[in-house]
Formats: sequence, structure tokens, C-alpha cells
Amino acid sequence: MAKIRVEGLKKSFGSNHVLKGIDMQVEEGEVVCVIGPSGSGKSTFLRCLNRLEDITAGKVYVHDQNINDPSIDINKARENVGMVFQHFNLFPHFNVLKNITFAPVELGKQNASEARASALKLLERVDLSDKAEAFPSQLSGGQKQRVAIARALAMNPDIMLFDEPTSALDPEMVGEVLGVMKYLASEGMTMIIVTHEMGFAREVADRVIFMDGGYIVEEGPPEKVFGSPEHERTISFLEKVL
Ligand SMILES: Nc1ncnc2c1ncn2[C@@H]1O[C@H](COP(=O)(O)OP(=O)(O)OP(=O)(O)O)[C@@H](O)[C@H]1O
Repeated sequence: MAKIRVEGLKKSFGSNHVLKGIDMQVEEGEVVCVIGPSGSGKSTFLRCLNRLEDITAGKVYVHDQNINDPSIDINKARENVGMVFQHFNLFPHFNVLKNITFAPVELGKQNASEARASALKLLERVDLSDKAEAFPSQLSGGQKQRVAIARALAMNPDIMLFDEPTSALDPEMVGEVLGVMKYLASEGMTMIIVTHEMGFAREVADRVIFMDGGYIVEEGPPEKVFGSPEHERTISFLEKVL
């Protein structure tokens, strides 16, 4: 069973046809990096995978469940899919630990002491054990993003979606966040990552998808997409960014 299956996905905002027919599938443990020019619909595509956007046409299946079926419990479906955004969206008035434990406790997945124990383990995984009591304002951008990753992992998802997780970071902090993502990949997490970090995509992705103009123009293993791209638009994009 594919973890995610997308068929004929279209998304328009009024007369702006952003996604014009996307077909793709992601298998368990696959790491897929989505690259493409600004405005090509990468974030919109990712948001459609968690029903943060209503789609215009097509089907999106997550764990074989049609997430746009109005009869499903979308909040329940979203519990299996962690999402990390460019801007960390941490609760400023909660400390790190409470940022991580809040959702599992509120949603009744764990009691307070179980959630605390798991959060401390997650903080070890993102190398922030010493920041459990800190507030977001006391953290660097890279640390905040690592807390955001730990928070997403607290719901014990088996799919993680990342929307340009390093774009808002100072360059010296990019590596620490990519390092955590590499670690998740090595643990076998299924991940879709919209990114401008071509080096990371080349090194970590099992598959790279190049999106442009609302379509998947080209996809394949990184050595293929970066090493011998076939499409004129891929070639011209890569010439600009590499
Ligand atoms: N909520 C919205 N309402 C109207 N238009 C939107 C909305 N969200 C996105 N768009 C439009 O959809 C198009 C694609 O945007 P999207 O953010 O998906 O692109 P992107 O490839 O992720 O770009 P970037 O790399 O700059 O983040 C843009 O033209 C944008 O203006």
C-alpha cells in the first residue's frame, strides 16, 4: 500500500490554476524532495496532502483513505501526518516541553506524564535536551525549527511533510535542521520535503520531483534529475540554482 497516492490533483485559487493535474505516489520509507521555481505550486501541493487546502479536482489518498471525503474525520487522519512549516509557529507563551506535549495531551493521545516522558526523548533526538524549559523567544531559529520537528513527531506520525523548513533560517543554522531530517530519513520515516536545498536533495532524497507551472515536469532519483535532466525547463531551473 502506498503511503500517499495523488491522482489528477488540480487546485485553483479563482482564475489562478496553480496545480493542473498532479499524479504521484509515495511508498513507505521514501524520501521525496520537491523542487521548482517560486510560485510553481510546491507549497500548495504539500498543503493539499493534509487537506489544509480544499482541492479543485482529483483525489488524494493518505494510507488509502480519501482525505477529501467529507465523511472522514480529518483531524484523526492528520494525526498520522506531521507537518513542519517554514515559520515554526510555536506557541510563544508555552515553554519547549509544553509546545511538544500540548497536542498529544489535548487530543487525549497521552496523559501528561507519558507526554512529558516522550517529549524528553524527542528532545534528545533533536539534540535539545538542555532547552526543555526554555521559551521560544530564548531559542535560535535553528533550535525553534528543531522544536517544531519534535512537536510534529510527538503525535507519532508515520509521514512527515516539510515545507521549506530551512528557508527562514540564518545560513549557519541550516545544517543543524537538515541534520535532524537526515536522521529521520535514516530511521525510515516517509517524508515529502519542499526545499531549495539542492545539496540536501541530492544527498538524502530517494526521488526528486521538479514542479513547474502546476505540473510535475520531471522526476527521478537525484543522480538522474541533477546529473542528466531531460526536460528543458528542468535544465534551465537547475542552471539558475546550482
Ligand atoms: N491562499 C491562497 N489564495 C490565493 N492564491 C494563493 C494562495 N496560496 C497560494 N496561492 C497562489 O498559488 C501560487 C503558488 O503558490 P505556492 O506558494 O504554492 O508556490 P511555491 O512553489 O511553494 O512558491 P515558493 O517557492 O515561493 O514558496 C502562487 O501564485 C500563489 O500566489
